[in-house]
Amino acid sequence: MADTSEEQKFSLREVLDSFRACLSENKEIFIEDYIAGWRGLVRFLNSLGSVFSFITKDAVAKIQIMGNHLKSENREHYVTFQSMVKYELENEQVEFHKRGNLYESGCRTILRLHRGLQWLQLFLDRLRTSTEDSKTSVMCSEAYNESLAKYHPWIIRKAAGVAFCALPGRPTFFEVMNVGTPEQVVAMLGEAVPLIAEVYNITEELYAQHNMLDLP
Ligand SMILES: CCCCCCCCCCCCC/C=C/[C@@H](O)[C@H](COP(=O)(O)O)NC(=O)CCCCCCCCCCCCCCC
Repeated sequence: MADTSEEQKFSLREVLDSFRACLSENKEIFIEDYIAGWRGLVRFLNSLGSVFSFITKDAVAKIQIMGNHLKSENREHYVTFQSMVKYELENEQVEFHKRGNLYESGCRTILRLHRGLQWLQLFLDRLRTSTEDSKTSVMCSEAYNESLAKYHPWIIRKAAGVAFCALPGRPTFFEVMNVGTPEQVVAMLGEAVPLIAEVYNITEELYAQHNMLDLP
């Protein structure tokens, strides 16, 4: 009998494959693969316990919004970030000043995940260069303070800080990544960090070009 829990098990390799697949030859970003990468990350966070559910809930909501765009009658425009930006701007689907009815626009939704990706890049890089006695909670909060925290109100920052203290230690963390020995994990992180940085930088540039880095 197939073991479904096994099938659903997180593997950093899988997440990495999705983020690799999301990059097209001419440096566009495929939404479907990017979202698949996020689904994998959420699975990872879920496997760490329910303290993180307020984080996964928000990520899942955003993944769902993008899933709806991918299935909508306008799906032909939601192939890459570039085609989405063009379509939503041309059709006035993006709010620049105040959050209103268009709050489910693809552009603002991806921007939230994009900021999360910066956290991931910083965190994985710390993990890659960490030593056996490094604390995951410290690495996580440092990465958070350098990225997402700037966009979050006090109450969310506080809740995030509490959740970080519940993170398992480095050995468990490495195990849950499901990659192999610590050396193999570090090697894979060495692949993951530049890849995630590339996806991040392309998105950042695209959003900067269109003055969309502060969408409400
Ligand atoms: C492994 C530890 C994971 C720690 C994750 C660090 C990120 C902490 C983020 C706290 C977010 C709290 C939830 C609420 C967020 C929203 O208010 C806020 C604004 O949304 P709105 O403009 O629609 O209102 N949303 C966001 O900023 C989006 C944040 C999405 C972050 C998701 C981070 C998931 C990280 C996945 C971890 C996987 C680790 C993998 C390691 C191999």
